[in-house]
Amino acid sequence: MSAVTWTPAGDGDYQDIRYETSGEPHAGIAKITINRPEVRNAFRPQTLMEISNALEHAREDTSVGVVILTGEGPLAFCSGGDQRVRGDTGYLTEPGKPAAIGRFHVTDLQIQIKRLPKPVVAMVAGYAIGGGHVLHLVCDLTIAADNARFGQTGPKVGSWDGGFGASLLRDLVGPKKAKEFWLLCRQYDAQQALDMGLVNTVVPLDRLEEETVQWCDEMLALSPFALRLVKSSFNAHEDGYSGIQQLAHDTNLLFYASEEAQEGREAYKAKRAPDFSRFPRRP
Ligand SMILES: CC(C)(COP(=O)(O)OP(=O)(O)OC[C@H]1O[C@@H](n2cnc3c(N)ncnc32)[C@H](O)[C@@H]1OP(=O)(O)O)[C@@H](O)C(=O)NCCC(=O)NCCSC(=O)c1cc(O)c2ccccc2c1O
Repeated sequence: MSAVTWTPAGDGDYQDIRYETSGEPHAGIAKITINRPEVRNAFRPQTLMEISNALEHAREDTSVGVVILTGEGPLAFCSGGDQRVRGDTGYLTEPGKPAAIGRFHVTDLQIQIKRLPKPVVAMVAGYAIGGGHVLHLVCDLTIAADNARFGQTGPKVGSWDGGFGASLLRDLVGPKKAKEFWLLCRQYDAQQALDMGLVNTVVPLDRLEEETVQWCDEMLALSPFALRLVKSSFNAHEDGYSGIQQLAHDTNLLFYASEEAQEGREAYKAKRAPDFSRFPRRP
């Protein structure tokens, strides 16, 4: 496969991430890299706000069809919340400030990844641990390097993610195994992760990006709207009413392009009664 050229994109002044888009012949991919290798790519609120901003760019950019989420370097995808800025009320944007009020910025980000109408691929080298493990869970696909290690640490550090960290993990590996993750806080290697259905494939570390880009290229050759509906179809099951809402509104997008929907709009604007008589009552 020919090499990929990555060009900085988005707002450009990110501190904690890199946001890049791919050039020809692999155009159509946006790559978000958590760039805090000194703490195994742990995220602080700033990191999550920047990922969110980059995802919004990827969403609005019609030349982008697929997003890769990854971590800088071979040692970690992400080690979860930066414990140095964890306060008594959540994670802090201004940790030095005595009255700082924390929150969980990751809650909205997890939902944003699931809602993004383009596939998001986790490209995992090294550790995907704690909240970093949940980040790969919410991605649509996971391509793992052979040095990848997966696990939850919550009960070790006085935390847990009972949201997607429990439900999506249970869906992927089954309830007993998911509880094992959380109750024992063990780590699992890439082959174990593949065997339990946690990742899509495992490749040698030096082929990780090449393989991930190949998967992205395959998706980029497919119908973008069909991919969007595939993603929202899974959300409809997983996310309850909000998942159904997403799938339903995606079908509205299609319906708006029809003459039947346009007749309703045009009649309203012309202040006349709509005439739907020429449209079939489908059996
Ligand atoms: C990831 C590791 C297994 C890697 O081990 P390794 O031996 O390779 O490296 P070191 O341990 O020496 O780490 C190098 C360096 O990085 C620092 N570091 C690593 N991870 C973090 C971190 N998460 N926060 C801060 N700093 C980190 C480490 O201290 C070293 O620094 P030096 O200065 O000593 O060089 C191992 O590092 C590890 O186990 N890390 C901790 C993993 C962890 O427990 N993460 C937090 C889990 S809780 C969480 O993520 C979480 C986040 C949320 O936003 C939530 C929201 C809502 C509900 C729940 C949430 C939640 O649980």
